[in-house]
Amino acid sequence: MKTFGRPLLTVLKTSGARSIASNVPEIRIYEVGPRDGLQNEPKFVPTEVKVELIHKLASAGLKNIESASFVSPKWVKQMSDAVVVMKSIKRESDVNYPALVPNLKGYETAKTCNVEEIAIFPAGSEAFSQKNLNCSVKQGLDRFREVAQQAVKDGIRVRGYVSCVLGCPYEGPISPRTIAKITEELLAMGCYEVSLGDTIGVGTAGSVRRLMKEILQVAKPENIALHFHDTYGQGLSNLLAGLEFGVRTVDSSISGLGGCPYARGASGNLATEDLVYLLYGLGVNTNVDLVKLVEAGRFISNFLAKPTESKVNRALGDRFNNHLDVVKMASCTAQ
Ligand SMILES: CC(C)(COP(=O)([O-])OP(=O)([O-])OC[C@H]1O[C@@H](n2cnc3c(N)ncnc32)[C@H](O)[C@@H]1OP(=O)([O-])[O-])[C@@H](O)C(=O)NCCC(=O)NCCSC(=O)C[C@@](C)(O)CC(=O)[O-]
Repeated sequence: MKTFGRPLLTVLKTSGARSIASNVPEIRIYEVGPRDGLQNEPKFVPTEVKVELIHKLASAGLKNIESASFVSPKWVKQMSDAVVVMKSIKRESDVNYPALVPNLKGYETAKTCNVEEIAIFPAGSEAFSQKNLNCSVKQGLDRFREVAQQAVKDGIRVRGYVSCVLGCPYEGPISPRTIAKITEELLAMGCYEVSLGDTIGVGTAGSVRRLMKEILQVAKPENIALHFHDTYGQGLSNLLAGLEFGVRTVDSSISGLGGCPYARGASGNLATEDLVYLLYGLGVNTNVDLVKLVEAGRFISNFLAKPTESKVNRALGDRFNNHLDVVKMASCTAQ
């Protein structure tokens, strides 16, 4: 893979990304399984299962786990136990447990749970904004600005999402310029990072490149994250296309769970197991134990009584019980 004439790994190694060990570059994985992964599940997942999943993800080595959503329970019943989830997690000191917040009401509730980071989520399309937030894009931004300003004042980190960055289920293609403008607004209101959401997974490496060129007119790559749904099987190639531009934070969901109840046709996110396997193959340090991750994926898939959407999880079967063996195999396949 060439990037501006250089192999991807060379770009990763020379990009200034922090490394943990032996000069290996680091990618920050932002796990969304307990929130994006579960919010679309039709049957209510008991609070203790959600909490156990979060503990398993932390024990696999994930450091950013979006754990709940303080949206209206009338809109997303699955997330109605957000307070109990957040209060029940045994928090590890080096793990970040952000939560989604749609308005000041949700923010005030989140604060009672001592959240250290919230995520706000305007849309890139008018129609989706109406369906998902019951307001226009501009009204949504105004509402989120109030939340972000209050959070910054309170010393709570704010992450922004933009939904439908590569296409809207109701409007079709969305202009990269529109997404760049919203990204710029989110950064200006205090977001430390903006996650670009391909909510319905229609993007390709080509559309990701076109979007990234526009985004980098208004943002630095270190303030951008990539959030791909894998509806058309493009998640990993889209991710590689984004990494070529220097982005170092990637969202993914355990077992490939995910979807938005208000985005017709949205399916699961890029699976965390598949992402970690790819990164091992690229020699990128993740500090995540893939065997434990696979176990976490099986735990939640078994609970939901559905097959995992992660190809790596399926392929590994019971062949490995030591993550170093998996790392070796992933590294071999990359040569
Ligand atoms: C924004 C609203 C609230 C507007 O919804 P609304 O109906 O316009 O709001 P409202 O202010 O008129 O309130 C309606 C009722 O909800 C209550 N309410 C209002 N707010 C809250 C709150 N925070 N917590 C608890 N309750 C709340 C409020 O008190 C009231 O209760 P009532 O008086 O009727 O008894 C609603 O549209 C909403 O919650 N939307 C969220 C939908 C959602 O969660 N979608 C999925 C997440 S987005 C996503 O997945 C995409 C992403 C981020 O992953 C990126 C990607 O994949 O690309």
